[in-house]
Amino acid sequence: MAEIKCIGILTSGGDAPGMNAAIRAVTRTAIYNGFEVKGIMRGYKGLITNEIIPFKTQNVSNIIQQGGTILKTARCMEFMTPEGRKLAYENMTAQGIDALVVIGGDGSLSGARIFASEYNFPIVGMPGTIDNDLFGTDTTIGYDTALNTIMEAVDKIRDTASSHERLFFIEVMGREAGFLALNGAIASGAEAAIIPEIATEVDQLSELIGNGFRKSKNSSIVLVAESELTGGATGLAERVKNEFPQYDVRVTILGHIQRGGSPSASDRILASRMGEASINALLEGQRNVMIGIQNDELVYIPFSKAIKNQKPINRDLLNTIKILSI
Ligand SMILES: Nc1ncnc2c1ncn2[C@@H]1O[C@H](COP(=O)(O)OP(=O)(O)OP(=O)(O)O)[C@@H](O)[C@H]1O
Ligand SMILES: O=P(O)(O)OC[C@H]1O[C@](O)(CO)[C@@H](O)[C@@H]1O
Ligand SMILES: [Mg+2]
Repeated sequence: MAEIKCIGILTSGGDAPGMNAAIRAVTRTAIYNGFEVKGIMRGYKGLITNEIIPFKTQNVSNIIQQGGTILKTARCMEFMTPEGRKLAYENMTAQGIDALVVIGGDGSLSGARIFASEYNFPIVGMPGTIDNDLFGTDTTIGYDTALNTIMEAVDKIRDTASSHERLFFIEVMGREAGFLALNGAIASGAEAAIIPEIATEVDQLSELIGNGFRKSKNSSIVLVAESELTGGATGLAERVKNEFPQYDVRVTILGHIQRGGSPSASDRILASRMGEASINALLEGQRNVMIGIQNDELVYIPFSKAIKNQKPINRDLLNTIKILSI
């Protein structure tokens, strides 16, 4: 295997708080170990358009506390084609990059996997997404901060929900995964979470209302994971208006507020540890793995496993919400 001298780093897919802490950790660990570092702008798009800049330790000063990503990010359709990836490979090698660290979600790591196998190129991935939908890691970079943002928003909505004695459906992100809804509901003391993972098994709305979810309360907060499977907050509110008109129902869609903000301590620590681990992985000769964390231990997960397996959700937590909201 050719010796690695220069490492390229990029962020891809939706931004996530903690990506900057990850960029900082990768850059500094690489430089500490004698590598050259190049920052690739706008994810895979920057490989295709050749927006690649040398990175020194100063390039990553004063960013650990910043949300977003200083490298910018993008969803790049051209990289989904063999022609786009060929151009990316040619630019990257012309720039002297001989290994890549990719920070992003399941899509970004799917791209990394294909790229690595097409060109026999060393890539290490880091799970950077608020969705927490990567298998093999207990959490992803950005998830904890997004959960905290959700919790703070729901705390505020609860004030008005209880004053007006209303039923609120609050829609949170997560793509096709219910982690943000489920744990956001526990953290904010919501009465229920409606998640895609069980949407085809039970009618969660009927079950909730049928169980008399309002025995002791005049207002309720239900967190809904965005997904066609749940119907989203708007779909559920429509159903309530038709099927249970006794409730005064309102909808809040939290939206992109969930992706912003200064990363929590937990995300900064996770990103810093994973960033260091990504360079250690390359030094150890690891290729085409995602850095994961399991029971506070850093682990290497082959891309194929991280992407292909659906990360299981802890269904017991639904019962926890039910018990704690009587
Ligand atoms: N099958 C694929 N082949 C090649 N590239 C891909 C593939 N899937 C995704 N990508 C690349 O990764 C980019 C990001 O993917 P995606 O939009 O799914 O976000 P993500 O990485 O899952 O992050 P998040 O879900 O947090 O937004 C895509 O725009 C594309 O450039
Ligand atoms: O910002 P965009 O491109 O609209 O993407 C929104 C999606 O990205 C995420 O925020 C991160 O994957 C999802 O939760 C959401 O569905
Ligand atoms: Mg994704």
